[in-house]
Amino acid sequence: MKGVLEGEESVTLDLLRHKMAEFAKERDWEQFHSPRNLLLALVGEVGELSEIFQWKGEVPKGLPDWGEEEKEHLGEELSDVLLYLVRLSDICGIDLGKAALRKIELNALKYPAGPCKCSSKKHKNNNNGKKNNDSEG
Ligand SMILES: Nc1ccn([C@H]2C[C@H](O)[C@@H](COP(=O)(O)OP(=O)(O)OP(=O)(O)O)O2)c(=O)n1
Repeated sequence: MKGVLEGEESVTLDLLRHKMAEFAKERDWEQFHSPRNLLLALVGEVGELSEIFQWKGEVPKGLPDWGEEEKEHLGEELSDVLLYLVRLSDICGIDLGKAALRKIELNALKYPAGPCKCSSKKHKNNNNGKKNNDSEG
């Protein structure tokens, strides 16, 4: 099988969207890729991803103590989550890249860098990032 990693292509959300659409079409699986089915599949994969971290306690960034096989498995489960999310967005007619960029802009307005620096408290009642004691983020 010719893999994408062999080519010069950069990986974009649109490339993944296109490849997932092609994958479903070639198998006549479009009938199964309904919004609800894809959402349930996505949640199932999030569960499989969670299992990898389950009972391990906190792990250091970069996962320095993990073996190659474990990291490869992690990559596979992260990919399943991403691929179902991309496919779900496509089927729902959402441009995920644009929606995510817009959401980052909204997040920045909600949590201005200055007042929110070093505080992970959850935003409450649009107080322009001022610290409050309602909840920890
Ligand atoms: N109806 C389907 C079934 C699978 N896939 C694709 C998207 C996912 O990337 C991957 C999921 O495949 P599996 O359901 O076999 O899940 P896993 O790869 O996690 O295997 P397992 O659940 O056996 O650990 O295949 C898909 O698009 N549509």
